[in-house]
Amino acid sequence: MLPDQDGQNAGGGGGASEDPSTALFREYLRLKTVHPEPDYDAALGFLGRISEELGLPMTKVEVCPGRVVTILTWTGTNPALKSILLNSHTDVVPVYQEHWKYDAFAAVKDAEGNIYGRGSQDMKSVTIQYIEAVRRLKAAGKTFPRTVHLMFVPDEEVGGHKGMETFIKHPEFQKLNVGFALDEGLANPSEAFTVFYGERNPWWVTVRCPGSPGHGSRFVENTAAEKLRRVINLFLDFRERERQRLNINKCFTLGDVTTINMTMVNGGVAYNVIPAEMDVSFDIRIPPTANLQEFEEQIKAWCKEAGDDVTYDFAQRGMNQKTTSTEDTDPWWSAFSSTCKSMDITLKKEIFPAATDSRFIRAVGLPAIGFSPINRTPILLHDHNEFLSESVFLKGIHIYETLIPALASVPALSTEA
Ligand code: MET
Ligand SMILES: [Zn+2]
Ligand SMILES: [Zn+2]
Repeated sequence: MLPDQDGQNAGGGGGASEDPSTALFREYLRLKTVHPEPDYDAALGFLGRISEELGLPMTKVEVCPGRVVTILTWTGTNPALKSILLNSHTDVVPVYQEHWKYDAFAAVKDAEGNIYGRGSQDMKSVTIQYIEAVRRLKAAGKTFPRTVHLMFVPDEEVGGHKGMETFIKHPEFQKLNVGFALDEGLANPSEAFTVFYGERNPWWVTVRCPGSPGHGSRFVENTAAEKLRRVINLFLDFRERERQRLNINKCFTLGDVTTINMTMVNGGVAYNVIPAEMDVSFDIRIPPTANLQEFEEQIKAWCKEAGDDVTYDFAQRGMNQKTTSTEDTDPWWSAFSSTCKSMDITLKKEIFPAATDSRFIRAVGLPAIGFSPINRTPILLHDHNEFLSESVFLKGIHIYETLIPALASVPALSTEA
């Protein structure tokens, strides 16, 4: 069978017979909300239509020019109670189109029912699953005590500064009266689902190595390149030690160790001019159990060891080490986990290895759980040929149809009286 490109023919179960939730998911995947210039207007138009279809009022807050946070609100029967936030980001990371089987923005469904597209796992699937679950619950005439907010934020993939990081301090966020949040997680290749109660802190650091310039034919002392080499060795030796630590400890996951990757190098003007400066950048992810002050001292010591005047600065320096309770006594976790249990879902609790907007939610003291209802699927976020099967996608809607009522019905907490 030919892959179904346009949803109009019957290939791969598309066309007239296609489940409307799948069709909506594929439509959303086709919006090019891709960096470096995401078409956020397309997403806003789409969400405006959803607001009308669901009969839910929409609030739009422009946190920075061209960066709008959208909220659809389903008011509960007891709006004084803290609300449930269903958060998702609308942007996606770029693609190397030449490495994809299909156009990364065509939302092709193949003969096996796998839907290919940038954002199919991260996290356009989750956005549509929230929407479709709420649509079905509303259509069935359900109501719940707690208000449910569906929130759609820009710029998560570039650090969240013009998105959640700024919005979380906005009076409009306060007005939402959030008690508990769900945000994205990761696929799990096995039958189990992974759930995240904390995240590693991202540190994006650039180390600057100044040195003596001169003619490229000479043995100049104190060059930038010699310092750069020492910096790279010190950082990457630590990377190797952490890699071994992860391999040796069978119960560790990526979220339990520190990763360092060298991601950019800069410097030099000509083959025969010894440069006055060379810079190297690293993406470092640090578990919430690590001592951040000590780690920064380590970076300082490495720079000192590398040579005179080697300095570092941060483009991103997460300092929040708060995690969300997964104790049985916690009412939110208890509602979440017992509802999953009732669906025979096995949960694996982990620290999120990368970063999501949950870190800003946890930083203001609110509980947040990272969960994408994706099992039996390879982890392909940010990768070539990112896909999600239609059946896993549709099952995820059912999961939220069960989770949302449970969370929105958590009885008043002692603090809410
Ligand atoms: N989600 C992206 C990542 O983890 C961007 C977050 S900002 C560190 O890399
Ligand atoms: Zn994401
Ligand atoms: Zn991502």
